[in-house]
Amino acid sequence: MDKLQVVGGKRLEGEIVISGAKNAALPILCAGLLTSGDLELSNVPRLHDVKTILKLLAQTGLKVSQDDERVTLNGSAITTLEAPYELVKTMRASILVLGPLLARFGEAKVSLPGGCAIGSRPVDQHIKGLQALGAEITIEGGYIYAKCKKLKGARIRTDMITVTGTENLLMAATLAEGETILENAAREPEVTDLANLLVAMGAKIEGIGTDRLVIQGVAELHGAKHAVISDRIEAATFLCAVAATGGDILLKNTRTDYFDVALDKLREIGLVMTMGPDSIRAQMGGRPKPVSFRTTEYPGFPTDMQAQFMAVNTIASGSSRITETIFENRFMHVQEMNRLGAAIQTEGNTAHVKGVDKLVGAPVMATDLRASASLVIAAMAAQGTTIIDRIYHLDRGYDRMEVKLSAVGADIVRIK
Ligand SMILES: CC(=O)N[C@H]1[C@@H](OP(=O)(O)OP(=O)(O)OC[C@H]2O[C@@H](n3ccc(=O)[nH]c3=O)[C@H](O)[C@@H]2O)O[C@H](CO)[C@@H](O)[C@@H]1O
Ligand SMILES: C=C(OP(=O)(O)O)C(=O)O
Repeated sequence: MDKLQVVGGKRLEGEIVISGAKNAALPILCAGLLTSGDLELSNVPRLHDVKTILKLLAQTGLKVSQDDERVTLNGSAITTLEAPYELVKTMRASILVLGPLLARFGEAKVSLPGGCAIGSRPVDQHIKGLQALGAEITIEGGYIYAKCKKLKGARIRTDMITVTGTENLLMAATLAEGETILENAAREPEVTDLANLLVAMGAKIEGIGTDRLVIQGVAELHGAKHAVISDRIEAATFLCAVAATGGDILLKNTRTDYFDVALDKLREIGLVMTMGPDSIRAQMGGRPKPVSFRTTEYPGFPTDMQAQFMAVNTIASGSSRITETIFENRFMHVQEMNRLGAAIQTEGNTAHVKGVDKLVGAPVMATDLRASASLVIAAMAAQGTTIIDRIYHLDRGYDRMEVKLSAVGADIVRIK
């Protein structure tokens, strides 16, 4: 199993090119199931999760051709309407094939994803929404069996804001008969990117970017060309890295208009940022200032950045309070950071972080994707050597993070 060895205390300087967004690429690739035409996608990140979804899509009979960050899909010969447990258990986003398969073929069998390291993560709202569109759904042997003659538009209000739930229902509604209204819809930029792609495929969607999506179903969708938006979470992770280590980096291929309150918090920490049309220059000198926050849906503070900001707070010049409101178990990194000398105590869904003068390297274990990224940041800020185990989590969602970081001066190597 691969590990990362990090020797801390190095200042970061240079350029990093940000990859396409994992959370936009995954639903967009699943949209290939909605059409018999060619979907020509660019800026698709080189991630383990992308490999998994492409494997799953290929199993359905979808034709996949890939040339680095360009992927072309053709759904004219789909024969298998199934997502098996073996693949779904390694990546929850596999549930995103359910809406498209059902809407286009009237049938789907998709494994229930189950819980994961950060929470129980049910998919009841995906099911409730598809039932409202007229699907008959049964659960048996750990699988969702969904059937319908033709989905019919409906007004759906999910109990909570769900990102992949909104995406699944949006994709299903594009081919339903009549009008669907999705209320309480997620507004994440990745949902908007999917909606823009669907419009390019011939879908009729109003309210894109808002919490009320109105979809007029069409008989069929056609092929399209689309560039996946760049990854705001990857970009913000590198900004946290420079905030923790000090330095001067230029992020390229990043947008500046879709960031959430995370950027304001980085300014509060003391990071100086200069925005270009598709770049961010970030400069940091001195010790970070502590920042308190609570995670919420977009445009609030993203849960996918909570761990990385905690890493910066561990060495800040004071105390902070972090409240996680999206997932019930997203503090697994706390004990690992404390192994590096951090002073963090949790109380329910709140972590109290007392900034310490220094962290010291130690062996630690990655428990999930963003926890892994936070340990890389903490290790880069620590004195001495840290070995991070189980970095397969990191490879799910970051494109060669250690290569990008060592190119800007970090001492970080992968140990096979
Ligand atoms: C591939 C992808 O895009 N993943 C992102 C997506 O995950 P994902 O779409 O799985 O997260 P959701 O937005 O659905 O989850 C939000 C909350 O709603 C709950 N819930 C959700 C659906 C449901 O049917 N029932 C239910 O109870 C979840 O357990 C969680 O507590 O949004 C999360 C929240 O921004 C991010 O952390 C993930 O990186
Ligand atoms: C939680 C995440 O992803 P997923 O929903 O794919 O598990 C994440 O990207 O931080």
